[in-house]
Amino acid sequence: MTHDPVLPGWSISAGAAVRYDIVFADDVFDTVNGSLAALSVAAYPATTRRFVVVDANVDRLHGARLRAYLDHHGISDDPFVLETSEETKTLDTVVRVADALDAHGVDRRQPVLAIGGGVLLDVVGLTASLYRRGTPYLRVPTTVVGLVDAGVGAKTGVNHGGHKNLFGAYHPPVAALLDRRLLATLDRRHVVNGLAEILKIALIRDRDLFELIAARGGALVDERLQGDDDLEVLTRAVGGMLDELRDNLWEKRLARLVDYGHSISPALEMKALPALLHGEAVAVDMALSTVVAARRGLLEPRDRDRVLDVLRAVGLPLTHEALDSDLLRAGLAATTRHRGGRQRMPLPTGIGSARFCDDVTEGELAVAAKELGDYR
Ligand SMILES: NC(=O)c1ccc[n+]([C@@H]2O[C@H](COP(=O)([O-])OP(=O)(O)OC[C@H]3O[C@@H](n4cnc5c(N)ncnc54)[C@H](O)[C@@H]3O)[C@@H](O)[C@H]2O)c1
Ligand SMILES: O=C(CO)[C@@H](O)[C@H](O)[C@H](O)[C@H](O)COP(=O)(O)O
Ligand SMILES: [Zn+2]
Repeated sequence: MTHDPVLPGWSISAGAAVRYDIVFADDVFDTVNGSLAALSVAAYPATTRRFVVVDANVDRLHGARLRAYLDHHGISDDPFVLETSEETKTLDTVVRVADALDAHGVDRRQPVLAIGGGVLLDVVGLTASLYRRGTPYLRVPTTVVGLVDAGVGAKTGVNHGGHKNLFGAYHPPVAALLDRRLLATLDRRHVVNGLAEILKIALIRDRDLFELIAARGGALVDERLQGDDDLEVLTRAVGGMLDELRDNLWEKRLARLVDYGHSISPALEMKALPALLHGEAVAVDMALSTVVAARRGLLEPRDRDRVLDVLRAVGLPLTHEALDSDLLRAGLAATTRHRGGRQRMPLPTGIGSARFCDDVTEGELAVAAKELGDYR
């Protein structure tokens, strides 16, 4: 510490060790499955009452079994049902949830149960980080994005002022239960949307995962990842994401391979709202990066074509009408600012590997966007 030696001063340091459990569960709302109850009570044995926030569509489809489960295990009163969308992923919704927590008399050691997709998990996670300066919560992700990404990391956040995730906090859960059965009711488009985040992991570090998806193709979507081999797709995606996060959870290093597909996509997603889902924007960004990498000689043309063909085969977009030079320029500038003044843009060097570049130009991206518009 440097300070005026004549004046008093102190240095304080306190570890903030964190540990949270991520476990796959089979039929988490089956009353005989004690996982959710056990993890919830283990976190706060003082009472078994819990404040539950559940996504409105999830409540419509799974609410009867959820309520029977909560009643059977005496976990909670009636769940708080939250309509979710990217447009309502805002501070206003955080305040609404916090007011409900307060009205329910939740104290800061009583874990909240968050049951929904990435939007609900981001909103409830941020609310939990703010409510009484930090309240524990458990996640039950119910979408592909939730199971492989939003449900397993430390990040929470909401959009503001046209910026994606401008407000947020690192607030990992006490635990996350990943039940792929819940995906069986997911709309086809949202399954495809989640495959973008799985392909992100495959393309930066796991060629075998890419080949698994390539081999299953559209059947993976038709069967909502319920196939015998599909658990491996999910476990490789989760394991790969956690390997990327575990030693940089607070993002002290801003060069992050999991930022692949997330350089232009935040600006694109916000500009195209509500037409483009998060994963769809990520897919467009990955397609752009793939073409830029091939044009730079970092990626073989045959691998470029394989990546684009698999993105398309599972139903993901390669481009979007909102991609224009203004957006490319604004997106590059916003991302460079977000990453400490350097682009740190992951570009693929093969299927399963990537490197960081700081010098990708708006012109390169514009040429890549044109090439993608003409792609077979
Ligand atoms: N915190 C993170 O690290 C992180 C990581 C990746 C993405 N995200 C965020 O996640 C969000 C996208 O998440 P998403 O793709 O899950 O979208 P989402 O939460 O909007 O859910 C998609 C739709 O599916 C419905 N739904 C949810 N579960 C269902 C089920 N089991 N059956 C039927 N319908 C169901 C929802 O009501 C919604 O209409 C974005 O805001 C993105 O920024 C966060
Ligand atoms: O979308 C997200 C997190 O929001 C993840 O899928 C992704 O891997 C990375 O965490 C993002 O690249 C980081 O973006 P941001 O949340 O910091 O804006
Ligand atoms: Zn993402």
